[in-house]
Amino acid sequence: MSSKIVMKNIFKNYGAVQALRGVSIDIKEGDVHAICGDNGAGKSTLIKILSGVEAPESGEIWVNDSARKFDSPTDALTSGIATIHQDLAVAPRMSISQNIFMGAELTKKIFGVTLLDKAAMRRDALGYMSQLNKSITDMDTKVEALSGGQRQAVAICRALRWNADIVILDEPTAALGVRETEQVLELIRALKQAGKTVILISHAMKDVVAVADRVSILRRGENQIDLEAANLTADALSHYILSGDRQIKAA
Ligand SMILES: Nc1ncnc2c1ncn2[C@@H]1O[C@H](COP(=O)(O)OP(=O)(O)OP(=O)(O)O)[C@@H](O)[C@H]1O
Repeated sequence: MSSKIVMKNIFKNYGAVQALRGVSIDIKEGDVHAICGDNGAGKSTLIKILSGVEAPESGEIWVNDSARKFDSPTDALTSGIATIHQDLAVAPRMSISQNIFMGAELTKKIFGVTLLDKAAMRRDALGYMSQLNKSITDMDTKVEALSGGQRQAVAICRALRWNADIVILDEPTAALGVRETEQVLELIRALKQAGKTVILISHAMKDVVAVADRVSILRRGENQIDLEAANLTADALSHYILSGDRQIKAA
């Protein structure tokens, strides 16, 4: 499988704190790749660098085999990388389609006057949504009426609308109950089905082993270990994170 994203030897300091000390990561196209690690391991910092929010001191980022330098989140988005933060950044009072097209509304011209093309936005929004969750069909529904899992779907549709083919999900199930968590895991599976590459940051070991293809564990700003997720249990994953073990144990 070809590499979608390669980060090489990334260093990042915050003042005297060395948040990342030579982290490297290879994310294969079409994989759900989880990044795990204890508090302070450097997960958020790595994602901030990949999403153009922070610049590294040194190191390389390659996307689709070309070297990239991100000076802003827009640069990362232009490279096909969309990040969905825990707060989702959805506007509750606005409809699903308004949220999906926020900042990139479709327009039409009638007698030389530019108007919002609400019908086209509704239609396209439904197209994106049907890839993820076929039970959400009314794109005029206000987001405040949706569950946490459904809101996540709206935020992901916005990423699809920007043509992102790499979706970063930062702790997507942290605030959710059991049923909603299952919905989000279904969304992740649907993204993979649609050919997207997914990067999942999570402390929820059960969720990670349920959907991930590979897991990279960071520890104190360094790579600890990379694991295939097939046959990996939540207990084994917790063990690696807690012990700092760098050797792969037989399942
Ligand atoms: N803006 C900042 N200023 C100073 N130190 C920071 C800043 N952001 C992160 N750090 C430090 O960098 C290190 C890595 O933090 P980071 O948030 O990347 O870890 P994490 O793995 O995401 O942790 P968590 O699971 O708790 O979110 C920590 O020691 C943290 O205190």
